[in-house]
Amino acid sequence: MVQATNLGFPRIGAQRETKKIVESFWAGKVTEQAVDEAAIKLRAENWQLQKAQGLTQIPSGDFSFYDHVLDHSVMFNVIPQRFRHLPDGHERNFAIGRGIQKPATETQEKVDIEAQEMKKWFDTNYHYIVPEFEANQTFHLGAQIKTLQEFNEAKALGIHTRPVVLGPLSFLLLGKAAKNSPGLDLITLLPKVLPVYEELFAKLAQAGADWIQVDEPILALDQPSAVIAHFRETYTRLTAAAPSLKFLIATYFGRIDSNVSFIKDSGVAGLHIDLVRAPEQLEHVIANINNTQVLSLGLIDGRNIWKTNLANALKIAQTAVQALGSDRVFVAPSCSLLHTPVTLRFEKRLASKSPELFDWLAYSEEKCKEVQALNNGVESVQAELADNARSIEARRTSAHTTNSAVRQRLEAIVPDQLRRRSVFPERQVKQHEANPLPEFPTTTIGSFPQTKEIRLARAKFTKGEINDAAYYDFIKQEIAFCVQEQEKLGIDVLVHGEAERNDMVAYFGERLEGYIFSENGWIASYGSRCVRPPIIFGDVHRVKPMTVTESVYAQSLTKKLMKGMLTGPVTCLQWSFVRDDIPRSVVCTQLALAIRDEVADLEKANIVHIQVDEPAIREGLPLRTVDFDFYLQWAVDAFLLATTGVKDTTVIHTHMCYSDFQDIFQAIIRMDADVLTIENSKSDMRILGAFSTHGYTAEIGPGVFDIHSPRVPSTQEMKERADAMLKYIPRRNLWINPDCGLKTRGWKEVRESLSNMVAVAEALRASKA
Ligand code: MET
Ligand SMILES: [Zn+2]
Repeated sequence: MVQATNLGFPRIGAQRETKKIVESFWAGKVTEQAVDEAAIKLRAENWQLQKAQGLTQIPSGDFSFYDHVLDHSVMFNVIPQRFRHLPDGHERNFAIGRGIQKPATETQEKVDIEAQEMKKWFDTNYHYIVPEFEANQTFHLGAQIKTLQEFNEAKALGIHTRPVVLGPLSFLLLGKAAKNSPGLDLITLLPKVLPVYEELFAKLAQAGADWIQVDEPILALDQPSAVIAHFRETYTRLTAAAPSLKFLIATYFGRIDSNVSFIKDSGVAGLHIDLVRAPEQLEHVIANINNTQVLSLGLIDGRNIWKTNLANALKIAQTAVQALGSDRVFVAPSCSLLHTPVTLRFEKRLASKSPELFDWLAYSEEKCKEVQALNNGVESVQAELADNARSIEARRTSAHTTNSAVRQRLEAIVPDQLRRRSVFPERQVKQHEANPLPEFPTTTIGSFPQTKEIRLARAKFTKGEINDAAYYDFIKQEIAFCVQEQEKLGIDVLVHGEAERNDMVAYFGERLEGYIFSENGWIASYGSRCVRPPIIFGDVHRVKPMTVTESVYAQSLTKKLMKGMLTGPVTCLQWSFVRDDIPRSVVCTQLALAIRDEVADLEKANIVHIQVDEPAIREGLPLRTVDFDFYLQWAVDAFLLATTGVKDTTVIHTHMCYSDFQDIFQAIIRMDADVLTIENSKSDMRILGAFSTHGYTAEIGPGVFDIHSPRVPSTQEMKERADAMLKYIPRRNLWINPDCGLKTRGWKEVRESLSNMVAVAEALRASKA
């Protein structure tokens, strides 16, 4: 019998219960006990729900208040020195995730501990807390063994679960050396961590577990053969130590490729592979497991919101069943459903207003149902399949997903549309002539504080409590205020402040055709923070200008240059749920054409500096280096298509943040922007050296201060940073700006920081080259 399984269920709750209780706890409104009770209730509901959908192997240990990697570190007692004096419990765990600051009291000194680093989880928009290991790291299980507790909790409810554990190689290699242990080779910790895994597995076996899921997502990345040798030894040892347990190694987000080589003789009972991202790998994997091992087929997309084409999935499942026999096949989502919203039950507005589209969707709850339907399908129960086929066909043939004008325009794209008229050095001369700026021009990245008043006005507008005219008047006032403030500060290239934007992608999505918005499509992003990505369901196109009114109004208030502000096509793509019926590159090109039109309209309206933000370009990079070029080709082409339709004198800016630029220098150069502003205040200056060695010659504004912190940087520290930048960047190319937008900050600190920043530029100008 094929098993219907799942790798992980969202932990946020259908009504974001986890976020709410955790944030109440942070605010001191509820006790630790209340937090635990809420979690127990939610876990029970999640297990019951999965059971009700017919799953036969349900995960446990997949819950988390903050991040599952953080939980895993804590379970193994990998707690950085600076947190160790805090008492064991939620407060300490949250402190590791978000840092802790408390003013001094009569009885206690002040507390100020920096959080552990947060990083993007592979190519998703989920962030994990990077484990910090020390050279003399010890590992041991504490009194609270989360995975065991949750297994027992489910058992008490009569639900036999499959505990999920992050595997030792991924745990170590996704981590980093602590500051006090520079150069630590993480793999040398393996002999120390394995006994603790053995102990954990023995306890799970004793509690009655049979299958356990050991996540090793790093198997989807390029790995040197030495690491694969460690995999072989590790799993041979762990499985021998726990003979009653059946190990399922779970990989996801990409293909396992040659990393599969250790599986055969490793003693593991099964392997999970992602057949949504990498359907082509089935045959290769079947050929590389032994004749008792189970193959878990990731056939339901765990990272998107569309219904699965069950007939197609069934064909793949049947191929596997033919090769392996039904006892050796599991069906499952491609990865943990952590990356998909919880349930469609609360999407009332979509259900009533867009029933056609609503019928195409499946969130986590519905995806569990699909797993079961697929399972039934393999067992020749066809009932749900017919219904699914109808829905898939309706989507395929819908008149609403295709727009022939858009398709024709895409067909007609010619290489000239991806090129500026002149090369950068010529443009630079013309630009400086047409619109002179002082040396070291100062600017900001776009957004200014999103105050309570702004959010309130927007909420009222959305609820219909104030009309269009009143809301727009309010926005105009905000723009005027923001322009005035920048003039007072003496900034050179101004922005309108983005008061009208709730979110840099949603704002454009709401103004483009081809997008819809969910009410409850939340997914975890980091900590308690959830995001609700807009949904691209059809051909994207622009019906009318989206930002011109605001930019033109802002320009009318000042003699200084006003920078137009747009979100780039790649970022719109990355931060949306994207239709899966045409290639992502095509969707991206459609977005690029829409932005191109907007750029043209801004230029026509005499906006001569235009910024097209691409903060997400790096995160779209594939997991395997051989796939980089293909992605970068279409992603950079999309940026070029969006930005190159302008005159030589129009200055195109782009902005990137959250990035390791290492892998993408060539791509950044090919983007051919005139000015690049990047997050830099926390990075090593050597990265700037790398920009010039790789041949970057255009203007650049590496951020001189960190906008994530309310701290006001002094002129001196920023000047030191700028001086260091001048070692790598010629004077005429250096801009002075913050790391990113200021929307999460308050006006007081923004004024002070920017005033100090302007002083830096003045000091630089005074010092002759
Ligand atoms: C995440 S990048 C943000 C860029 C945007 N223009 C802003 O300032 O908010
Ligand atoms: Zn940014």
